[in-house]
Amino acid sequence: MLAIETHNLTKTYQGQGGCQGISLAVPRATVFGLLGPNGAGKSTLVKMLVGLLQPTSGEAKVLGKPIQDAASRQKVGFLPENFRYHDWLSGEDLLRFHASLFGLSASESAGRIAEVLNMVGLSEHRHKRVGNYSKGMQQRIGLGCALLPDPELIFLDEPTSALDPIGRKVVRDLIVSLQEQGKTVFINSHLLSELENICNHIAIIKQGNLLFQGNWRELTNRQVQVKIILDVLGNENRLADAVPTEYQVISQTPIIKNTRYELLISCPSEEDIPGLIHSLTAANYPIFEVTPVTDSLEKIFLDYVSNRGWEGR
Ligand SMILES: Nc1ncnc2c1ncn2[C@@H]1O[C@H](COP(=O)(O)OP(=O)(O)OP(=O)(O)O)[C@@H](O)[C@H]1O
Repeated sequence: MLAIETHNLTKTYQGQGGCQGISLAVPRATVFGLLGPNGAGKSTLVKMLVGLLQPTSGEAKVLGKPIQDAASRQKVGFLPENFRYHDWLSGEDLLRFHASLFGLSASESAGRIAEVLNMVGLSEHRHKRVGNYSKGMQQRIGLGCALLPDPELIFLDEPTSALDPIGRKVVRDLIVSLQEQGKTVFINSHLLSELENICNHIAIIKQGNLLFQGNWRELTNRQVQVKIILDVLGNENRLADAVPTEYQVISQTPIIKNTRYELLISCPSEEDIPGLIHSLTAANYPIFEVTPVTDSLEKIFLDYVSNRGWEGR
């Protein structure tokens, strides 16, 4: 069963904006990244999936249940982007209030609140008023609220935007551990370098339309470049003879003239990198460094949203 499944899901505001005809399949136990420029329709899509907006048309299921059915949200956590919580409550009281909304009994919630405070690193600050929390702490207590029901599926809208580098790492590690427990994490973020480290599956939307969904790493494996630092043994002109014809030397840059060079070579696929190294070592070139150069998530994203698409690169 998929974690999220949508068919032609559409929401427009007086016939404009929103998102149109989104058919999405989010596998379970993945960290799924929803990417798109400002105004692409990401929040609109998430709000429909968590029951905050009624679709104009189309269908969607969350954890196997139609989104119109409140039961679909029983095992769902949600951290909205512009959260504003009851700032007169302490962190612990805020969690207690949310636990009651989730229907947890007093005895269930006591243990769970302590666990969640620990997960988001706020145990020490549990008695402080949320209004006196820093922005990063407020984001972490919001994450705590979303984690309370031990969700199978958790929606995080820009979860690290207010966090310092240490807080970002804590949240990253938390997301990875949720996935390892078999949970699905659906993240809406502009921080592509962060997403790159934790998610394989993505969807890209622009102007309300879905441009791509799937495993972005499979795109980068189609064509790979490799950076090699080697000793040219006093004659860089002979080097090309050692490179088989299925590879293409893109650049050859001296680091130390007549001695050490940096080559950038295009390989048909990642699997062909060992063959290239074998050819160079068979020709007796001492190799000091080999670094595969794959496209970043940012490059893939920019290719899609600038209409170049992937195939047309
Ligand atoms: N309540 C609303 N009334 C009218 N138009 C809206 C409303 N909410 C969103 N829109 C429009 O729908 C489109 C998608 O907005 P949405 O907030 O879903 O985008 P987003 O991808 O989440 O943007 P961002 O990255 O800036 O948060 C935009 O054109 C926006 O102006």
